[in-house]
Amino acid sequence: KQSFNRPPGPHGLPFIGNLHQIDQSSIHTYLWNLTKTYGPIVSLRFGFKSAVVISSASLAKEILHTQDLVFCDRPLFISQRKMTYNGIDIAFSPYSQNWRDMRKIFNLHLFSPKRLQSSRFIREDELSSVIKTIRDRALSSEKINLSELMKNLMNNIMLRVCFGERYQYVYKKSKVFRLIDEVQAHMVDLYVSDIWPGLPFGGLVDRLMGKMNRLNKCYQDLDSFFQQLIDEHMIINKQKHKIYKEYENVIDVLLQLAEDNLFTLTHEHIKGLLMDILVPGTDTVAATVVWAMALLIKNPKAMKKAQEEVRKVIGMDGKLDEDHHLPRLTYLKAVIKETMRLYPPAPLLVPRETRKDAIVQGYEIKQKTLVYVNAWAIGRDPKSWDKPELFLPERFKGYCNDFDLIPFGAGRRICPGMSTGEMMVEVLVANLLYLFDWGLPKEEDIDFDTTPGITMHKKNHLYLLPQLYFDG
Ligand code: HEM
Repeated sequence: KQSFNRPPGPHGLPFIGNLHQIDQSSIHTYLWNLTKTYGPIVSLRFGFKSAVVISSASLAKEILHTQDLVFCDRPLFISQRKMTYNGIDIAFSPYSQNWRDMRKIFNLHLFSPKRLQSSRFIREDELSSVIKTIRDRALSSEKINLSELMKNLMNNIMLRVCFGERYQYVYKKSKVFRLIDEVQAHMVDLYVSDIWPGLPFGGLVDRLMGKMNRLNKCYQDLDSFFQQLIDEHMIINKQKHKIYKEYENVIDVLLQLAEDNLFTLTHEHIKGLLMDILVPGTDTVAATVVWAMALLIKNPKAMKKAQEEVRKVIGMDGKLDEDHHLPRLTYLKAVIKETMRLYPPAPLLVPRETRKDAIVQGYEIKQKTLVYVNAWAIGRDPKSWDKPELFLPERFKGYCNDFDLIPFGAGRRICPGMSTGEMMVEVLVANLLYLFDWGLPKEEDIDFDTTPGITMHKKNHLYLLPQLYFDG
């Protein structure tokens, strides 16, 4: 029996709540459909955990801006707790001094504009080897698997940014890539003890199902990878003393900060931060590039306009220059915004949790309620967007209402990798459009099916046929 005025939502069963009703293959569209019956704020229950889903720009503003201070915790489920060293990273840290310090380190020391400048050669180097692969395929009229190329490229870039190239001496590259995939899968896995906290024998059931073993194994592999790299870098840094280094990778910067004692920065903090770069920083960018290219192929007029812009701006310079060319690629930026409106890489953002009781639109929301903001639904809401089903980058001319488009979240917890992520997507798409013309391999069509998981990928890999346009 309800003793308080909770938001409307489908009736659940005793004990399991709404768990049995949820379509796991596409949670964001299932939740979007619920808004047609219940409106933009919906209540659900997953076992003993209450949840609220927000699906309009005005309510997103209420949650992520006006009442952000109440809504800025994260739930910390078993797998996330394990993988983030008890939530001492950024993404899963409770709202606290630790979280503030970690974000400060990230913004000032790891991904500041200066750092991004100095890691530019890594992006250029890795990208040039992908371009070479595409060029070879173009010359022999072979198709490429863009999904795979972009995923590997982002892994290569971020691993080098974090560790330099030597990480491959610790584990083979393919093993590290597999490990990152595994961590991503674990991050969204729910346990009996997450859904029914306090239930006697919950932990035992989780152990009997073998899930804890798999989680522990993945954690140990990753922890040992990080630890070996930390140890190795400590030895190398001692030998080098204060010799000027052209590019210090993330692990060196963090070890130096730890030595300077400006922050509490144990090895576990360092590993948590590395996790925050390798897990949310790779797939999100790769997925966005793939969605953008799929949408452009389906919308040849937009493709032509974007290519003309890129080719005009870069012109005969022969190569994209991040500083000089990117600010002038306004149509390309609109293409990427429009891509993220229709296919936000994190369609439900990253779940929040209430720090205390709150009232939203007259409804009561209790402390420790899970809060999902459905960026997918907001991006397709006719109240926010004219003809939302159409891919129309032109709609961003002079556009300004922030909460209609929130692929990076908003408020205190807004993605700290936003400018890095946007810049990387722009660089990758601009290069693909500048150097090649694109078509579909014979008999292939493009679908827009999505995967479930921490990042929403295009379910079926995107195969494209490149044709060399500019051989710089
Ligand atoms: C296209 C690229 C990206 C997208 C769409 C994206 C999206 C998001 C979203 C939706 C959130 C949750 C925000 C909220 O709760 O309001 C988030 C958080 C986060 N992202 Fe990103 N992200 C991207 C790239 C990156 C990159 C490149 C990095 C790291 C280098 C990164 C690191 C993080 C971290 C550490 C958090 C947790 C922030 C916190 O809890 O305070 N992201 N991201």
